[in-house]
Amino acid sequence: MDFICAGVVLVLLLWVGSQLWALNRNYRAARLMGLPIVLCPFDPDSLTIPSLSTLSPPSLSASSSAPLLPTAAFAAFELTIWGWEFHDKAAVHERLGPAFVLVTTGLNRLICADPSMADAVLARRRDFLHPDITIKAMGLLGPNVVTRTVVTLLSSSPSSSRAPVAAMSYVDAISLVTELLVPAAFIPARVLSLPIMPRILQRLGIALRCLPHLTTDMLDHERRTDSPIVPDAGQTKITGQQDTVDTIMRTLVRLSDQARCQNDNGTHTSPDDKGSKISSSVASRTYLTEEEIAGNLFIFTAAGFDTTSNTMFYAVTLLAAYPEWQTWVQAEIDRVLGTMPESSGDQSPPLDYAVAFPKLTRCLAVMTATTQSLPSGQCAATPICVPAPCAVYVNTMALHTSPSSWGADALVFNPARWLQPGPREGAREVLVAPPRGIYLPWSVGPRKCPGQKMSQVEFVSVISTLFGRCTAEPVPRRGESMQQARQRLLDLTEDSQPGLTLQMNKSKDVHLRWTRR
Ligand code: HEM
Repeated sequence: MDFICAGVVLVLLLWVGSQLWALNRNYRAARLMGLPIVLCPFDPDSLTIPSLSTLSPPSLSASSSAPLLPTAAFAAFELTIWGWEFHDKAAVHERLGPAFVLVTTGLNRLICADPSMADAVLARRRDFLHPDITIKAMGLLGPNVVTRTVVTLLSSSPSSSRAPVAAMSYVDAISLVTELLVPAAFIPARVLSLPIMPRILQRLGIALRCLPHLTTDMLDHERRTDSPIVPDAGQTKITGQQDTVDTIMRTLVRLSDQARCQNDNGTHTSPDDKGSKISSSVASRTYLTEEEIAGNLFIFTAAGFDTTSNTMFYAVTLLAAYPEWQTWVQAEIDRVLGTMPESSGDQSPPLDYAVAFPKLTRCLAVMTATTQSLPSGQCAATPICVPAPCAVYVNTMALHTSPSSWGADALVFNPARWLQPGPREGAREVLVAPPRGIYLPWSVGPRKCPGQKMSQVEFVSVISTLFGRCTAEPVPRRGESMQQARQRLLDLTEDSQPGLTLQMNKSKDVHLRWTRR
């Protein structure tokens, strides 16, 4: 018995010793950076810690009615909770400065809200790489702009026998995979589909098994027919080609097939050349393989869908909570688009994007103000790895809300701060271009979001249509005044948690009444 106890104590001592040794090594490395240091005596990336992150930061803190941790311990622990940046805004940087290092027993974390440092880090894509976990999750369906490497494909996995394709649509499947990206990337589809799994995971399993075939079927359909595809996400009309709908998929397939023909210089290659070719010819070829098309379709749909729709959801909620901003934006919509017919917008001629979009600057300012205070499109901090032992987090939430950059009212939703008078007298207001590094919802440098303009156009078109025709207000609960209902909406937006994108925890409690104008 004594022998067993001694063994347990020895193992424990060895473990504690190894942790202290790692902490000391990382501390010494952090000292070299000359930045403020916060000590965290555990590894926040270990498996047990992320599960703690399901606790909301306020429930752990000393400020809550039943605090689990004393203030000092919470201050260090808080920095390891997933999504802490959203709740903290710029507070930690007000205390510690624009950049500091969280020293852990695993990987140190450099947390940066320094505009020029953020700009420099994001400009060096080759030096600051995404962590392996991101690459694996993003490369779920094939190599793409994010991974830019060859990854193992779902479609080439022996377990992916033909799944029931009709079980769900491509967009539904992508949407589910994006929502549950971590289990999707790390738990095999056949395990997820087991009857003992929760229903949502079983559905995810089906989505994963369907996706390669849904993608292949779409590409086959694309090559077989010239007729327009059933309207779906990401469609645009090509000017001058009557009734021709061009989608990202159609463009990718067409350009890739054209380039493949030129590359092959007459030699026949089946469009179905699988991943085996990727590594051998990747340097010389100028076309995308089937897997790369599939991977890029996935990443564009996943990166573009939630981000934009989420931003719209937050913006609509904020406009319903702030009637003064709603009136402000409606004045512009009425001026630019005229009062829309009462009956049906389907009868009215389509708006000319090139004419309308540049004039709807207030609508765009609503988007910039939303992405400033609620970074609904992206995580509040972007992790990037630098050579061991350090990861860099660009704290966009803090950059967007820093009083030194934005003034004392940095946290106030104020779309007008984003507009300035035009260059000539009487010219329309133009969007403010903030100094480098302080506003990064779409990132900057070589990692900059390729969908920025598309999401802005989508946003302006949806907001101008909705608020041109209707006015939104919250539905008050029993005994609640309109003012209280508006405040409740604002509280709901603040009760959010970043996942892949920021999500309201109680989004189903947002009840709005839409009245025709
Ligand atoms: C409000 C809407 C959006 C926001 C806030 C947003 C934000 C971002 C950010 C911050 C990044 C850089 C991520 C990183 O460095 O890890 C990014 C990348 C990306 N976004 Fe968006 N995005 C939006 C909409 C879209 C749309 C509509 C599309 C597609 C049509 C899209 C496609 C992509 C792709 C493919 C990447 C990866 C680029 C690369 O790594 O080279 N995004 N986005």
